Amino acid sequence: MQPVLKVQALSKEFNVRAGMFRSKKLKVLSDISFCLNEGQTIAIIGETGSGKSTLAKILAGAERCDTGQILLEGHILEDGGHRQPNCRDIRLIFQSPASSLNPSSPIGKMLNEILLHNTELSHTERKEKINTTLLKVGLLSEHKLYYPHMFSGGQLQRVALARALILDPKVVVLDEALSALDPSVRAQTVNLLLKLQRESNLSYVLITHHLSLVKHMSDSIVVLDHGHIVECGETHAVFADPQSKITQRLLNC
Ligand SMILES: Nc1ncnc2c1ncn2[C@@H]1O[C@H](COP(=O)(O)OP(=O)(O)OP(=O)(O)O)[C@@H](O)[C@H]1O
Repeated sequence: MQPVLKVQALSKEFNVRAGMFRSKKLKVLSDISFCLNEGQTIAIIGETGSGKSTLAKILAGAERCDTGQILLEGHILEDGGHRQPNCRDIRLIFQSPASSLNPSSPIGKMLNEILLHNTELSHTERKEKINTTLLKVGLLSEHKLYYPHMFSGGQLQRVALARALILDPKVVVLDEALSALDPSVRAQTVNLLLKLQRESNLSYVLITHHLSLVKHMSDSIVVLDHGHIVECGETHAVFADPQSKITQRLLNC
């Protein structure tokens, strides 16, 4: 089976200040490779600063890698920092949806703008698509008239999900997307994500510090330490018999 997402030898460094007039290179990701199959979830875990969010941003196109490749269904999406334009197939959801929503725009308008900029759909088709997407994520079609401040935290994360799903992506990157939710809302959101995955064969890259979520949602795990993969494998196998010291420490905490 061809993986939906293939990451090959990805690396990334940032320029950071090293005194008044000097900068130095900080290597944040080194030689990262993994595959994700359609309809599956891969969890990326690691201590703080290990490079998880940088990887999430590179996958979603919000950052460029320095070297390496990202392939989507066998086609090169990014190669050494050069990315195919207008890719809608990988979408990112992060922890605080409110910070990325325009407070003065009803969410229907925001969703309509995404469709206007990325599709050829007619006015009627866009309205239809907005309604079906809101229903898909457990919101109501009336919610398109609501402003961001009128939603609860859990509902806002559903708005973020609607924004990600409205372009029918193949992969959704969840970067601590469930962390700020209280446990019961988090459980409902997890169930929604799993339902959407079953219905649409979506693939998820799950970045989280919550090991219970990793265990419950993921098929495989990649463990990062200082930008290097120190362990990867099927979730049940890694939990049953973690090989690296870092994984043992992460799973014991
Ligand atoms: N734009 C940037 N410029 C310089 N350094 C950066 C930049 N973004 C991230 N870094 C550095 O890269 C390293 C990895 O950061 P990243 O946010 O990817 O880690 P993380 O594993 O997601 O951490 P956390 O679990 O705390 O969110 C950190 O040392 C961070 O300071």
